[in-house]
Amino acid sequence: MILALSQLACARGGRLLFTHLSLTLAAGEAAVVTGPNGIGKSSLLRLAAGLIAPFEGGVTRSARMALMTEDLALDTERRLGEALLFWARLDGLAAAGERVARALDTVGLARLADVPVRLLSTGQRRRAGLARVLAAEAPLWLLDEPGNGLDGEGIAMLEQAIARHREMGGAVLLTTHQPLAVPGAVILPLAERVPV
Ligand SMILES: Nc1ncnc2c1ncn2[C@@H]1O[C@H](COP(=O)(O)OP(=O)(O)OP(=O)(O)O)[C@@H](O)[C@H]1O
Repeated sequence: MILALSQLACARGGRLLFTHLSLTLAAGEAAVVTGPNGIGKSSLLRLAAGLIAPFEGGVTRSARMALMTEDLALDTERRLGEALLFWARLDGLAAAGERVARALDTVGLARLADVPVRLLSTGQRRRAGLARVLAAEAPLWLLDEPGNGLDGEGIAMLEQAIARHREMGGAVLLTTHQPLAVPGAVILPLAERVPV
């Protein structure tokens, strides 16, 4: 088991968003969280990441995680390659430079490694966020709307990256508004967990 969510209830701003949410993800497994704006999808990812505490229930992670949110988490003044290297070095794994180069290649940004992050387009920023996740080589991926802003080729690249991560024994929890091909994923419609 890489991630276990047990009977989670989430409250934000004094309001109960969802209750009784349980999920386990083992190696190779994926779950897709769906639901309308404001239902609590990002909040669920933050709970899974340990960034906020559950109102009830528990979260167990047995492996390192990589979290991708709307916030790019890259220093906008640095060149893209250097900004990614900063994070890749933090995880303490070997060969940070090679991992970053591979990740940039996978997301199609290799030729922009020397461009400052602030100059990237919306879709390029999203690809850069995915490169940060790829370079972390963490077993657990938590991806909040990873397809936002990506073109058709970018979506295909994202789908392939997720499939490859699962093949290598990783697990993925993601939220999305758009259709994403994640074969065999558990679908979690949050609307069914809203307390009445
Ligand atoms: N820090 C916070 N304090 C209080 N309320 C919050 C906070 N963060 C989020 N909320 C509220 O929690 C609810 C769920 O927000 P969340 O971002 O999880 O929804 P979402 O399903 O991801 O929405 P979207 O599809 O628009 O991204 C919203 O009503 C939001 O206003």
